[in-house]
Amino acid sequence: MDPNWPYLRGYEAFKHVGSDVFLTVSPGKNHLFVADAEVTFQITSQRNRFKKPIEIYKNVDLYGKNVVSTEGAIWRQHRKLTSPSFSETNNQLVWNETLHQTQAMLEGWNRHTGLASEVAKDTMTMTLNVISRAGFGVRVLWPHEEEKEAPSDALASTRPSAGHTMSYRDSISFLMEHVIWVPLLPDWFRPISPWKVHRKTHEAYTEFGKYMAELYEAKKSEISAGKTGSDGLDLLGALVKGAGISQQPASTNNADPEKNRPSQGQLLSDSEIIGNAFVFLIAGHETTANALHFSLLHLALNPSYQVPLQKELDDIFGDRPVSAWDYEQDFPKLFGGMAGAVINETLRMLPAVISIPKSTQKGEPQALNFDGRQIVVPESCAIGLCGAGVGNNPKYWPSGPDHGSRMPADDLDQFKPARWLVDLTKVVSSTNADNDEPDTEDFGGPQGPHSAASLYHPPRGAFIPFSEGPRSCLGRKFAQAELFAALAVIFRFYSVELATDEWEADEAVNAMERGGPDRRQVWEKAANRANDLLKHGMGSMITLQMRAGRVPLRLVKRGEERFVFG
Ligand code: HEM
Repeated sequence: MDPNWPYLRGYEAFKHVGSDVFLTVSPGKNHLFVADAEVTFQITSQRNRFKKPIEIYKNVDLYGKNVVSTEGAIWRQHRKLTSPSFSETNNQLVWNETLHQTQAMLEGWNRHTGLASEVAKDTMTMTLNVISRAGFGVRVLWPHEEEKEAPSDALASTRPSAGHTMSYRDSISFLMEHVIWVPLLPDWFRPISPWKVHRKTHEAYTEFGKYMAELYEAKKSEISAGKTGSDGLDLLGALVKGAGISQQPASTNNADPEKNRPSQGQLLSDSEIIGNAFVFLIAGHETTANALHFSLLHLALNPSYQVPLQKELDDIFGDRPVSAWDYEQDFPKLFGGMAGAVINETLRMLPAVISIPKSTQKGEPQALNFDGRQIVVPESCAIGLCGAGVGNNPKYWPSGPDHGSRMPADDLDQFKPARWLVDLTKVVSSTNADNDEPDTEDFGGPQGPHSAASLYHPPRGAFIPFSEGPRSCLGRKFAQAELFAALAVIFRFYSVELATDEWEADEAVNAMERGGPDRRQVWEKAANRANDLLKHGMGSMITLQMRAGRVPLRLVKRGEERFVFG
């Protein structure tokens, strides 16, 4: 079975089997796959019966144990101490940094007359820069920014800081791109490997570890001096503050057993603090970059949705300059309108984690209610909660030509943000509405619903891009603040089009009749390629990405769109 089938086949696989839950049996392991909201909800809300298979998360323990890679009482402790870092103060910092970083990204694109030939790469850089600032307090500059202004902070520079062989920026970006080699190869082999990529990954891993230890020391001093930075507390700062950290220096030696033990009065050890800070990077970087990349792509493929989005941005921001855009005032409006619908629709179709893993334990089969009867999940069974399966299950989504009916889904495979903007009074209540009661225990994390009250409200368990229940994503609001701020900056001033350079030169396109058949033909070639890549060129290593090619885009000033068809 292709491991990418939960995305590539989506709900089709369940339709084929004839059930929204099915079990595959093999000598090695049994697997339960789920595209049913009620079953998903039962599994995600009962974390002691359906545990996270933490053995598959060892790879994220590069610098220390953390909230992603632990279970049971240890996870509770991590969750309790890490969740307060994801505060509204931090979301504000995310918002402000994203406004800055998106403008810088667009400046780079405009240097090439609006051509964004590496959208996937640039959105990765953009989100890495945002998390560097909001996670560690370090502002990273784009190369074209550094040409204009000298970096104010040694860590922002392209040159290595004192005592380092690699710059902070290079170490973090190289490590993020090649992180998979760290757990795959033994420590002793990486530095002597005949392959340069292994040696450089080792260097980036060591160097970034040293940078994190230095940042950690700096945070400890700042916090004991009563400082939190002028524009809000970053995640690492909040972690240090919340974990009652003393002034003992942190060890930079990954093998040092002392750093795995918290000192007196300290609630997490040094390595756990750094391990958590690093896991925020891993969990929050690629996921958010992909969501931005895919929403831009879908909007370029569906330009008719850009018009109401831009109209909404005009209404929200009026003639206020970007520097006056305000998280508290503007975020809720974006969350509840077309921007929210665009992001939700992107995540419904392209969930970053294509199969959220859960499991039953040895000797502990578990019962579940499914379709009015009880089913039993065998012991030691792997479980995959299929986001694209349940996200395309016609039981739960307004679909069909009028977006109001619950009749057979004929458009769930299409990008239609309008399905989130249906007249809520006309939507038949969902089969799973009873599950909407809140969890009784508070496990921390972002407050408020996954989607705005003004948008379509699928039953719990039907929309799971951020998972559900006690182990749902801690960075959901961080990601939403970032995604909405980025979309707002881009579409307030520009439209985004498919670049057609590969098929026709700009001059030739400009000479074609506006809205005419020749222009349409050129656009369709680009659209067919993009749609094909979105359907067949995707794969997941850590998160779902476009792997078989790239789709260049072009930024054009509003009103100067080249591909407008009646
Ligand atoms: C669009 C962006 C994002 C998506 C789609 C996403 C998705 C998810 C999903 C599906 C999970 C559950 C994974 C599992 O159970 O195996 C998760 C957990 C988590 N996410 Fe996110 N995430 C996003 C952004 C972020 C950001 C920006 C951060 C931090 C800055 C973050 C931090 C975390 C953490 C710490 C967990 C583990 C929570 C726990 O186990 O208690 N995520 N995320």
